[in-house]
Amino acid sequence: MTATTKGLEGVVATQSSISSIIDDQLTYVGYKIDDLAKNSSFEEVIYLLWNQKLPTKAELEALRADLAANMELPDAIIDHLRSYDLSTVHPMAALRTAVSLLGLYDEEADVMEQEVNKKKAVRIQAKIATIVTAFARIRQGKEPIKPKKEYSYSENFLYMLNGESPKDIEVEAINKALVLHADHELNASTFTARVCVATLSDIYSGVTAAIGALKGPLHGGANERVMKMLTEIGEEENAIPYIKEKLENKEKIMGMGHRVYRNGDPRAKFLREMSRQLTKLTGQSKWYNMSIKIEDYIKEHKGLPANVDFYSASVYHSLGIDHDLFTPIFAVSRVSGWLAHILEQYDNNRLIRPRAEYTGPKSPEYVSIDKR
Ligand SMILES: CC(=O)SCCNC(=O)CCNC(=O)[C@H](O)C(C)(C)COP(=O)(O)OP(=O)(O)OC[C@H]1O[C@@H](n2cnc3c(N)ncnc32)[C@H](O)[C@@H]1OP(=O)(O)O
Ligand SMILES: O=C([O-])CC(=O)C(=O)O
Repeated sequence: MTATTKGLEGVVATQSSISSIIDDQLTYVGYKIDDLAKNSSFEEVIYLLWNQKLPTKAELEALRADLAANMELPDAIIDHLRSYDLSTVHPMAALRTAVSLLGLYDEEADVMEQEVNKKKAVRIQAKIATIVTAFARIRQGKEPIKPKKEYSYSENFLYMLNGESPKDIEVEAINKALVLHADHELNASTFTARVCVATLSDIYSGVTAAIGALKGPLHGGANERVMKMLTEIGEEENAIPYIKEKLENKEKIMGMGHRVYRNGDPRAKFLREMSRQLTKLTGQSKWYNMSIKIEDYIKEHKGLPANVDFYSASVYHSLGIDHDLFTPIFAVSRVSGWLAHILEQYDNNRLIRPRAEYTGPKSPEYVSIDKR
């Protein structure tokens, strides 16, 4: 057996043609994230990840229409969301359960043909936005909003969340955030999805498992905690004393550090700029200024870069989004990557089953229960 590596750092666990990070550059199917963030719609990125090529105009419009047409939820899912204890249930837990439940209402959930799996991918991608927004509205005592067939994915997300036609700047911000979060090689939640479906379990199980992994604070759950931290800091002048104290207590600073990027996350600059613009627009530049101070301090004193979760917090906050919806929004984007990886895994499957190096006691003598 080969030596163990804690956290599987540096271990190459599979081959994939979906995304890669080489020399601190993120690419989707070879296309640079910088080009995609500047030019692409989220639907275009979904198409790219699922088909490994950029769509033509007609292919893009067909996917947009297909997604919009599949966004409505079965009534049973809405009723189920209403049945949760809305004062305590975290939206990520609600999302995990609702996606699992969605599988029960898909007659083809266990059909394993790849063409059928591709159709299920559209259904899941479409409905996940509706689950997040319906849950958000139901817990505010409001009715869920039905999607508009003519809207883009980002427009529908904001429309179903807020119940009004979104402004261009909001659509642009959400679209860019969805593009930037869509895929990231073999991150923890994507790996979870692949491990799950490599047993030839169904696509709903794979996505449900991935949502569970994304929820944790060391992964997607960090963005909500970044905003909690900024709120606790409150004012710019408190930022450095707060961070110093956390570091002295050996606490981690959320949104900082990354397993793969040691020199900087190529997505952070886009979110940083969006944060600057949106916080200025809402008269709340203090969130951006505070974030800059923290980023500079951590870079200088710990050598750690801001990751994708750091500036997404002040971006979503500026859009008026509840803080506990930040990680569900990450899921709405990353599900596109999970689905691409699930389809790729099915295409060339082998059970994923590594070994463990045993460190427990060796050959203890068995003592009968009455003598213990
Ligand atoms: C979308 C995403 O999932 S991006 C990541 C989101 N997660 C976060 O933002 C949570 C905060 N960050 C972290 O916990 C880590 O940086 C991770 C989980 C992202 C990466 O972890 P790893 O590659 O395992 O690094 P690891 O935790 O071993 O840290 C290495 C060293 O840097 C320190 N370090 C890493 N991140 C941080 C941080 N955010 N704050 C303070 N110190 C940190 C560790 O304490 C450790 O120090 P030590 O060697 O003195 O013990
Ligand atoms: O890749 C990782 O380890 C974390 C992740 O999902 C990302 O940065 O988008």
